[in-house]
Amino acid sequence: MEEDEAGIHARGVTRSFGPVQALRGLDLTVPYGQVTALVGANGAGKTTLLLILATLLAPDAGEIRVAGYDLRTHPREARAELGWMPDTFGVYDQLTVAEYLQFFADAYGLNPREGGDRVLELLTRVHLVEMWHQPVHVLSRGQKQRLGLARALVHRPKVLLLDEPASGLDPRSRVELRDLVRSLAAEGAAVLISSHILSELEEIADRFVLVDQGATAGEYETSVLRAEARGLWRAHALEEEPLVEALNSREAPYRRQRTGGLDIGPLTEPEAAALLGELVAEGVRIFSYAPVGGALESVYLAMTEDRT
Ligand SMILES: Nc1ncnc2c1ncn2[C@@H]1O[C@H](COP(=O)(O)OP(=O)(O)OP(=O)(O)O)[C@@H](O)[C@H]1O
Repeated sequence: MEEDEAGIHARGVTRSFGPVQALRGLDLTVPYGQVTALVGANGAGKTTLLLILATLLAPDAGEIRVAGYDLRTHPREARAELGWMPDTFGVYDQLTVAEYLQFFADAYGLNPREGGDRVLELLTRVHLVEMWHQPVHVLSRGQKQRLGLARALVHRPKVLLLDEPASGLDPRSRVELRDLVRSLAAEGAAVLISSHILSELEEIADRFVLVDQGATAGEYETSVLRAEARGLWRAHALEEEPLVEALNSREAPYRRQRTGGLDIGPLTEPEAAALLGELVAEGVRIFSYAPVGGALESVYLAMTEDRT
């Protein structure tokens, strides 16, 4: 992909905090019109990267372009194209919901008329329009999250950075967030979203970037992951060795899961049923046997299996 075709293009990003190397040469591309998910274990470096992309933290080294602007030479221009929703953010409690958004519309230089229309449009979009005259401090955590998202969108950014946007949201709000993020990507935005809720990311993201110990460990298309996980069956037995022996004797493909159990396959449903019958007949004490649900979770666990 050409650099300027992507909303974010980062190469060789490093950042240390004293002796801790939080990022060790990380590469990332976030295309326009797609949702890219950033996944990785606690401490992998995701927040550090997002802070750097949001121009709130300087990298030690690396080349980063946001909306085509080099962050070293054109941070202001990049910032004007960037919407940033941190995982926790302060709100100005004494302001009303509408005043809060208006404040950011003014800060981004929207003219008062345009700003007023934009505030109403965004409040409608994040389902807070009935709360417009309420002071921000009365909002629930989930409502504050939605206000934070509206704030990130005020200036119609081309590039969106969302750090754990679903935390604190109830199930309905999560579905709404998912639909909203998808619609922003459909309108052309480059969206980068960091979260630990893999099953949810799977429904929202087109691509995944796995970060491990400050570097990119893999990039995956969601559709490819889904196809890979199709036909896998997760089996748990009271004693694992007889199960492993039975699978080896049949040369059936399987992969051990870090969380316990084996992923067997790919197998069709009739093949899986036949195998289960044989295993039980041979005395393997299987207590759970089901299709693998989360494609991303399965790949993520396999990728991080060797972690010490
Ligand atoms: N301001 C700081 N001072 C010192 N060390 C820091 C600082 N910020 C981050 N680190 C360290 O850098 C590493 C990466 O942290 P970071 O917060 O980026 O990880 P993360 O992937 O966002 O983790 P989590 O999923 O837990 O939020 C960690 O080892 C962390 O302790």
